[in-house]
Amino acid sequence: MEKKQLQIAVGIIRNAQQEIFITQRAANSHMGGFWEFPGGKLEVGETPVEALLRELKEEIGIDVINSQLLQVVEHEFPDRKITLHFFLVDQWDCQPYGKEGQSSRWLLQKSLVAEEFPPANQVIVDMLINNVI
Ligand SMILES: Nc1nc2c([nH]c(=O)n2[C@@H]2O[C@H](COP(=O)(O)OP(=O)(O)OP(=O)(O)O)[C@@H](O)[C@H]2O)c(=O)[nH]1
Ligand SMILES: [Mg+2]
Repeated sequence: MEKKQLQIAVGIIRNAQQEIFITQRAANSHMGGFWEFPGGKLEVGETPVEALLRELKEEIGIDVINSQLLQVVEHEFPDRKITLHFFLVDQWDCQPYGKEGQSSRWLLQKSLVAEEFPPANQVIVDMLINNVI
């Protein structure tokens, strides 16, 4: 059977104190229990930035005002191939919260722990920890 191919848009939401808002994936989902940057799959006909705006409204209740694409990463799992579009979000309206009941926290970017994120996030998390972005 052909592998599922998924396009994903996620937001690295960073405030003026260099803290990042992260959420925990539901136990029963793919990569359940890992921490993530909020976001999700592109719908048919959607661009990555359109999906980012929709997903961040749905999952954490914010309206993105400013974002920039940082990196596009491909990752292959045994059952799926994903392309992740990582956006830095540095301006938004409303306070982010776990709108779908997911745990969430603000964490200094240098205090992120790469192993707590899915494998496709390793490079970008390392860059955040090392202040490259
Ligand atoms: N949101 C998000 N997904 C990630 C990250 N890293 C990573 O490998 N993924 C993977 O990307 C895929 C898409 O994620 P998702 O479950 O958030 O998609 P979604 O919000 O559209 O969910 P849904 O299918 O419940 O509607 C999953 O296979 C997930 O494991 C990340 O930092 N954030
Ligand atoms: Mg999601």
